[in-house]
Amino acid sequence: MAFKIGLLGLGTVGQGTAAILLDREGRHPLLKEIELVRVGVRSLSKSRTIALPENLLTTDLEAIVTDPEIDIVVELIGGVEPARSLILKAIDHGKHIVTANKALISRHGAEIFSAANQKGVYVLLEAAVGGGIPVIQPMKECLGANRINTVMGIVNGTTNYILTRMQAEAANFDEVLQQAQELGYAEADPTADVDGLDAADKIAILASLAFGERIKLEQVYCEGIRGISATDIDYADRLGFTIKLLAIASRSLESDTDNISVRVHPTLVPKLHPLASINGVNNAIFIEGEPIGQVMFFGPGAGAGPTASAVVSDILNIAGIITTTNTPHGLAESAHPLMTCTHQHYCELAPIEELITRFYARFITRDLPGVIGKLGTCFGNHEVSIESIVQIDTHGKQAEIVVVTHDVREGNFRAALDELKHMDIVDRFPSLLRVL
Ligand SMILES: NC(=O)C1=CN([C@@H]2O[C@H](COP(=O)(O)OP(=O)(O)OC[C@H]3O[C@@H](n4cnc5c(N)ncnc54)[C@H](OP(=O)(O)O)[C@@H]3O)[C@@H](O)[C@H]2O)C=CC1
Ligand SMILES: N[C@@H](CC=O)C(=O)O
Ligand code: NA
Repeated sequence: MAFKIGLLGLGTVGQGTAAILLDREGRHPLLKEIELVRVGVRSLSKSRTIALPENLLTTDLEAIVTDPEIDIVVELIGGVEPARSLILKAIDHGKHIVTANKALISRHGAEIFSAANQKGVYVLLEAAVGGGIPVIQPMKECLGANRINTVMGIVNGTTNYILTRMQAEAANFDEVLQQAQELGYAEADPTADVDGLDAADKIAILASLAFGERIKLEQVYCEGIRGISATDIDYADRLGFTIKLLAIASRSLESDTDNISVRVHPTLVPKLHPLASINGVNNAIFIEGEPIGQVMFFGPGAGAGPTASAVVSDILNIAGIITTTNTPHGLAESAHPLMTCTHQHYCELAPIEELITRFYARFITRDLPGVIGKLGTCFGNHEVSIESIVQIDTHGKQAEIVVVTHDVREGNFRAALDELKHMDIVDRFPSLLRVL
């Protein structure tokens, strides 16, 4: 066979990938040229859902990335180390890389792509964002003619699965999270999903592709879904919204300098918006560009089969390019410009205080005449314009008031909240969510 694959990791995605590579019938004919020759794991005795040919498994991952026979190293172990060192060593030994590791690429992409460019090898990562949804290669190739100003979407399957079940059947957060783990959707440490960090990794990668600049992950604003309560789900529903964890990268071309904002937070999405109906483990990435207008990519965002579909498509892309450019396997002499990453500069992201957005806020106040007026006056003093303000409920001497604003500057909204915090009519504001 022509192309030899060394696979690092045989967990959810590794097993899905091996299953495709070992069952080629009816798929693309080029798969017949691809052979899985080594598989690196941590434990040889662990039970697997897949039966591998004998002698493929090893715990010596260094031996895989330095094996002169191997053309493509597929990294599916996850996390930063040892994935980073193994990938760098594989590149140094002239291997092409396929990875699903968004945590690694969002933190060390610059180092990895620089090493790969120097060595003339490809690093492809279709599985890292949107699981099985083709979005990275389409952004690089099919949308290359566009000036992209917004990439926005649901990019974490676990949290979308949790929110969907909480909204549809009032399911308990911890139980649904456990089911997402059993289904293989969650990260090894599900904190990355629940706290929005996985979505932040993914939107940093998409923003970099969209705007052609590197993103400093620490500047990406990030809030997860732990604070979403059944009360907010109910109020949002009554107001015509669905709550989704959105990852949003936008660029305003109106100012002299590009104003780029990259953020992840739970958002009230109007029920008629296409992203409101993306449910369960599905993801969707909505892109606005000039001249294309709006385009949306939709499909399964996590799980063994869908993610493996993206991994194997990258392997096929590399095999296809090498076959047609006729270069020796490990070293492409002139890299395909639509499959490499050549970004050089980091961009500065706008601080969250500068964001212009709508807000939903829920207040617990004293149930007295004039409270709504006082809230309205305070917001007005900070140039926060209110779209609706309603007293939804009373509990004894307390009232529950929900405010939805028009587009406001986040810094102004927070200044109003700071002032309200010190008023004796306001007991607390348990929820503060942005509205699309
Ligand atoms: N699960 C999903 O739906 C998706 C996952 N991804 C990404 O794919 C990657 C893999 O995820 P997933 O398959 O879920 O992870 P799993 O935890 O299911 O699998 C990880 C695999 O890597 C092996 N491994 C981990 N650390 C080491 C180590 N130090 N040395 C040797 N082997 C090691 C494990 O070995 P052993 O089995 O022996 O313990 C296991 O086989 C991650 O980067 C993840 O973010 C991307 C999209 C979707
Ligand atoms: N844990 C991730 C897996 C895919 O990237 C998710 O839930 O989306
Ligand atoms: Na993808």
